[in-house]
Amino acid sequence: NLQDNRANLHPLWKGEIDVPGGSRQSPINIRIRDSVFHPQLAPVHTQYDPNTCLHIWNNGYSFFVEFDDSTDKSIVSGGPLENPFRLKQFHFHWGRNNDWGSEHTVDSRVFPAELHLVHWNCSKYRTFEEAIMEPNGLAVIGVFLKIGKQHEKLQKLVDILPSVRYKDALTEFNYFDASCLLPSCVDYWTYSGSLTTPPLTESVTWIIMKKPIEVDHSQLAVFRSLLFTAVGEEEKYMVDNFRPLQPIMNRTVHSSFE
Ligand SMILES: CC(C)NC[C@H](O)COc1ccc(S(N)(=O)=O)cc1
Ligand SMILES: [Zn+2]
Repeated sequence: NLQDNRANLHPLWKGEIDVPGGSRQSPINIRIRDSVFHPQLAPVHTQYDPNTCLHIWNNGYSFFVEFDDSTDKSIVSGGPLENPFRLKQFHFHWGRNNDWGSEHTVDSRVFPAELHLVHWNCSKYRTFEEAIMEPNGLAVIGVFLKIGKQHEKLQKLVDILPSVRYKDALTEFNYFDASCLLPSCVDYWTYSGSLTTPPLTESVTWIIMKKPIEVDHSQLAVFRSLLFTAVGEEEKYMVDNFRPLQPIMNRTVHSSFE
């Protein structure tokens, strides 16, 4: 009915956001009691070289910190992954207020924001652009953000955000250690899913960390000062840049912990 159709016409993308025939779309609600403990799921191991950090840019969906992925200097391995994946970029999704903003939910609990560390399968494919079209092309680590004490290492990033306020703005940003954005607890859930923005391809092994990291409300407030719009366009604040929950279909979420 109209209500359902409206639910599918996302303000950000205007068009339909359900990929017809999609069987492994993201994000999803993680129901803890339905997740299956896999004792063979080792901790995820990240090895990030802060010198591979290149720049930060606003692409009109989120702000991205991009990395030099021409070598194996910044990689993720272990966990559900059969081989190392290279870090390409990280970005966030957040709400217009602290009551919502994350893409994934846990037992229907929404967080005010969610970090995505995006890696591609450099053992099987030559580039990120090629990998996003393949079923086992990407590994994205999702980290929930909750409001609490200030995240000191994040502040370096927050301070530079005003320089990428507008869509298509790009700023030099080097020497940032992305591992400071990971929680100390190694527990995670993992499942097969998709990109949550176009092209929405079903190419992602999702690794969702159980524990959130803490940021303070003023740090998130700066995220909300960014714009979806380019210079000269009518200003639209970059908020609520998350995709609605997608059906689990016949997928199982595995946990690395009991
Ligand atoms: C088509 C190519 C060139 N551009 C694709 C674009 O970078 C999209 O990349 C991504 C990468 C990650 C995600 S998420 N939110 O699922 O982690 C979404 C889109
Ligand atoms: Zn994302």
